[in-house]
Amino acid sequence: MPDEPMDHMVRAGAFSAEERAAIYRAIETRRDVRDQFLPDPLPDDLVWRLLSAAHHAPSVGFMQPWNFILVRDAERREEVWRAFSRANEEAAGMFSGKRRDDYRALKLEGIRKAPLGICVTCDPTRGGPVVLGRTHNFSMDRYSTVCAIQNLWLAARAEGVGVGWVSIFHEDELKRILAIPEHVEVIGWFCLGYVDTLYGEPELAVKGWRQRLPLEDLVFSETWQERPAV
Ligand SMILES: Cc1cc2c(cc1C)N(C[C@H](O)[C@H](O)[C@H](O)COP(=O)(O)O)c1[nH]c(=O)[nH]c(=O)c1N2
Repeated sequence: MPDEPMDHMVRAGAFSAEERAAIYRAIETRRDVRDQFLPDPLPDDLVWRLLSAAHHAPSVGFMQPWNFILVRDAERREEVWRAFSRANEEAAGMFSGKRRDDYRALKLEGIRKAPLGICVTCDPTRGGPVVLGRTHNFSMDRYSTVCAIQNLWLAARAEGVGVGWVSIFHEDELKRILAIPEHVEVIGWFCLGYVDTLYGEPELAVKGWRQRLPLEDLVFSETWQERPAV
């Protein structure tokens, strides 16, 4: 492998206070959006910036296993929504009693309302049969793709674009509708559109489904057995 000349290096160090505040603001105010989408189409250059943010994500062995299928066609989105709807009915049946009623009352997608759908996929063959860093855990390609999704989600927040992740599907149905090759895995369907309001807290918390856990309960020190002294 070639030497690493110093002229490949760039200055590092902390961002300015203002830049840091912007990063944390994007992280803390990012929301999963289901219903607040405005109908205006997203300009191509904006969509490209979001995809470029995704494409700058880390990936195992620099595998870049992702693809992005942009779906604007209303009829195709309608077909995707029908696939969601069937799966969502099955999902409701997995809860019982009041929880089932509460589940049914939640809106869990914006497939038809959002002007743009993006199906994000993961191609496990992208880096060849042996991928640096994936040798002992094959799921690393999926984790890499999720890193790309989070980049897109945060960039979208900064651009005033809402993103909603929809995972309530039989994967085979999405693959059929979108003509995705057999060996490629669907990671998620994403609803995108401009928003001018967002929930201040996760919608599932606001609606009483589940609350944010205290961070202190999730942190250990050294081993699973010890709590940090905070
Ligand atoms: C892997 C994965 C899959 C899904 C989600 C997220 C992730 C990470 N979320 C969104 C999820 O409900 C949401 O992120 C949490 O409720 C927290 O809310 P905020 O994202 O902070 O607004 C989600 N939301 C939804 O309405 N329908 C869905 O099918 C899914 N699926």
